[in-house]
Amino acid sequence: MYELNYPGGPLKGQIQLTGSKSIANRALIIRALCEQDFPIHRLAAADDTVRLENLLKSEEAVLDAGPAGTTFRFLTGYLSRRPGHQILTGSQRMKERPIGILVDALRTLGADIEYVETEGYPPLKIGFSELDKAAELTIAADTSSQYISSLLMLAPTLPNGLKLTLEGEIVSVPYIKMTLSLMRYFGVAHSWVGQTIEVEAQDYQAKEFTVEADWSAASYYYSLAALAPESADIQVDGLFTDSVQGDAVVAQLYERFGVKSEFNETGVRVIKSAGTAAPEFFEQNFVECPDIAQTLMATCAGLGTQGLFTGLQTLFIKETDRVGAMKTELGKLGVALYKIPAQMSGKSGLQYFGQDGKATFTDAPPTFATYHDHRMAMALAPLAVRSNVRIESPEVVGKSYPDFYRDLEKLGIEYRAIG
Ligand SMILES: O=C(O)C1=C[C@@H](OP(=O)(O)O)[C@@H](O)[C@H](O)C1
Ligand SMILES: C=C(OP(=O)(O)O)C(=O)O
Repeated sequence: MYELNYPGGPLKGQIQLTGSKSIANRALIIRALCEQDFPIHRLAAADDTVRLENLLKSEEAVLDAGPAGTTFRFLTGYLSRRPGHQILTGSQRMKERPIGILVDALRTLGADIEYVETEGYPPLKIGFSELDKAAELTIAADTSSQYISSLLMLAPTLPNGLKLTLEGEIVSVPYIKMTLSLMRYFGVAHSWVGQTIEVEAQDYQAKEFTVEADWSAASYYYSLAALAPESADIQVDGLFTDSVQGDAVVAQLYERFGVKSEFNETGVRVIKSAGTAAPEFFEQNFVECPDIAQTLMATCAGLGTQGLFTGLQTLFIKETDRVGAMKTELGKLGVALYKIPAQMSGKSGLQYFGQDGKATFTDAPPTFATYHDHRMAMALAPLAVRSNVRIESPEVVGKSYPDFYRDLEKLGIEYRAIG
């Protein structure tokens, strides 16, 4: 367990932000599907990326994706067309994260995939197929965009390409756009009309590539700035306005908390003046940026800003049930997170969650559990600028951001192992 402590004063410093694991994992799959090799610079240090890189090289009969969702989902597609038989497995939590929608889609194309334990869930036994039984598919888009990204990256390598029709509400749309944007960078064209994306059979073109810094990780610095009791001035290097990441929206969201972004040559200066008042109310739909929902919940809790959140439906099947986990952890600070009954939330058809209260700290620092979820640790850590906090199993951050605590230290936030 770590205890985080901030001695006080203006929050200042500079960090070189870690690379985006979402971008890195797409670049790795595209490179594996490309006839020629190419260099990928600033490949993310994230465990999920290291894992994918190693598994793509592995000849082992059993490939273990651990807790890495994109690694598992992208490999499910990729291995369906790679000669040989492998078992693709993962952590206990991965075995609870659904995969049936992607398996059904791949089976329609001709894939040889069997469930090893429970129907609809990892692990999977994956054999080889040309995937030439169909060139058109309809896929449910309301559960995870990663299934769609997995199919799209494979699409140009299929004998007849792929026409993919997305059914229902499309969740995490910016991640689908990120996939198509990287495919375009590597020479693959597509069309997207209405709910249908079409990719003709074509070759990926090898091209040197540099991974952008991670906007999801940047959210923790915006939260730190918003929560800082005095002023904040944090230079976060590696970030640019022109990003393929949907989570870049974080810069706009934090404007509502009086946190400004000044883009410069090396990245962005995240600034807040002393005496900035916290907003009374913050409402946001997170369906396009699910990974920063926990960050905003923790910010609102620390400032006593009342929250109204929608678009959280995918949070229940991520590294943990993130809504349940945040409810429990914020509850330790006297902050309530609750589902608003449908009849009270109007006729929009959206599920609303409310958050009320301001974090109260006593002399004994709160101990936050992390539920095998990197984002639980990283979202709650910024509360340390208000009062000392303890984080159980702090190493969970390795999934996307192994240097997280060392970077916090550069801003004067100390951490020490206890217990
Ligand atoms: O494609 C990606 O890189 C990701 C897509 C999102 O998942 P869902 O599409 O399952 O919401 C996101 O939460 C995840 O962290 C990364
Ligand atoms: C949901 C996440 O990752 P994945 O689905 O790839 O495990 C995440 O990084 O927040």
